[in-house]
Parts: sequence; structure tokens; C-alpha cells
Amino acid sequence: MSLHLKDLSVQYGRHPVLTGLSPAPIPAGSVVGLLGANGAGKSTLLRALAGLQAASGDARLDGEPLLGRGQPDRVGYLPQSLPQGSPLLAYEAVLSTLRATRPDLSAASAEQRIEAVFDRLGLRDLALRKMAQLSGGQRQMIGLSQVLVRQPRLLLLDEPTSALDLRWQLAVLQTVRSLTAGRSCLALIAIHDINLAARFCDRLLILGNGGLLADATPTDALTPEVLARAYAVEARVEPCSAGFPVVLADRALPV
Ligand SMILES: Nc1ncnc2c1ncn2[C@@H]1O[C@H](COP(=O)(O)OP(=O)(O)OP(=O)(O)O)[C@@H](O)[C@H]1O
Repeated sequence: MSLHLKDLSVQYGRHPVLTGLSPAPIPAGSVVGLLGANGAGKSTLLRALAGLQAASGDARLDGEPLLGRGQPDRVGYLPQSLPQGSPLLAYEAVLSTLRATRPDLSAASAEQRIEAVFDRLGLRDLALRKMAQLSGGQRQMIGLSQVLVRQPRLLLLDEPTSALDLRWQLAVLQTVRSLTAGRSCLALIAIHDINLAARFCDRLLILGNGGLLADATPTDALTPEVLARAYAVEARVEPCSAGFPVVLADRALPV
């Protein structure tokens, strides 16, 4: 299983956002971080792969075309916006998204799946709370549960840790890592926390100027030159004691 993108381009009206993206094939089990400045096109790429945004070129998951078609059973997309506060209980909110894509599952298997996801993410205490009464971070965790419970082959997560405290950020990325390894699915994660991405991703795709500024392991992708081009910052990259690259951004450069 793998994800192949070839000459992928997206434009809004006459305004091109991404032009001719052809990253190296992404094999099963990978966790790939999608980095880049605000407006670089991270959400646009994820939406295109989720079939929610018109795109040209080719994108294939296990050889099957992805573009132009929503495939919620194979592709799990977590949008950047947090789930709405609704009168539903958290458990019901997850059940309703599972039912929408897998009406064939028995009540017992649906329950089993939801419990497994809540256990994995440590969310049991939230199950019977109303969505409207959850904090932003708690709602983000339920949003992620709604995606994971469907057990998609491809996870497209748009800033899944943006509302989370430190522990939950780690818990989410650890969970995504272990799920991708265990089920041989793969994850593409748009994320602004470069050091979190460097710690958990096998590979980084860094977007800028409508294309790829880097497509490599965190150690190879994160250089002061690439960071200057991607974010217009002066930065140092130093290895931490655990061997991961750490980015220390010193100042914003004039643009
Ligand atoms: N619906 C739309 N119509 C027109 N232009 C859009 C639309 N959505 C996004 N854009 C533009 O496309 C570009 C890429 O936006 P996108 O949301 O993909 O960036 P991003 O990398 O996810 O940014 P951020 O880090 O701020 O979330 C931006 O210039 C944005 O203004």
C-alpha cells in the first residue's frame, strides 16, 4: 500500500496555489508532516486528497485514484476547524459519523470500535459529556476520534494538535504513529509545530512558492536555508540529546 502523487496542481479560480507537486511515493506505515507558512497550501493539498477540492494531476492510494471523489471509508479527513458544540453526547457524535460511512456494522461492533478509540486516546471520561459542554481541545480530540473510528487507510489530519496541551499533543502523535505502523495505513499531517513534526514524522513535505521546498527526513529537510525560504525566519537546527533535530528560530526576516 502506498500513496503516489504526480504533478498535482490546485488553483482557486485563476490563482494557482500548488503547481506540479510530485513527492516521492509514500509507503504504508509512514507518518508524513506537511509544513509550510500560513497560506502555503497545506489545507488545500489535504482537501484535494480528500476529494473536497478540484485538482489536476494524479493521486493514487493503493493504485486507486483519489482526486475528485470523496471516499470516507478509505480516507479519513480531519478539517482544521474544530467540531461544533452540539447537544449530542461525545459518544453519539462519534457513533453518528461511524454510522454515516459504515451503516453495515452491527451495534456491537460499532460500540467496540468507539470504545477502542476512546481507550486508545484516553477519552473515556468524555464519552457521556455533551459536545456543547466540551472545551476546544476536548472537541478536537472527539473530532479525531470521529476520523479514527472509521479505520481509514489514509489519514489526512489538518493541524490535529492546534488546540491541545502538551500531553495531548504527544498522545495524538503517538497514537497516529502506532496506528499507522500496526494497520499499515499512512498519515499526512499538516502541522505548525516543527519540532513535534521532527520528533514523530518519518518524512516532511515542506511547501512554499506553490511547490515542494523539501521532501526528506526531518534531519535532511530541516536546514536553516529551507526554513528561511519556507517561513522567512533565521533559524538554527541543532540535534537534541535524543537525536532529533530541534529548530530554534531566532528572528523574522524582512519579506
Ligand atoms: N476557498 C478558497 N478560495 C480562494 N482562495 C483560497 C481558498 N482557500 C484557500 N485559499 C487561498 O489558498 C492559499 C492556500 O491556503 P491554505 O488554506 O491551503 O493554506 P495553509 O498552508 O493551510 O495555511 P494555514 O497554515 O494558514 O492554515 C492561500 O493563499 C489562501 O488564501
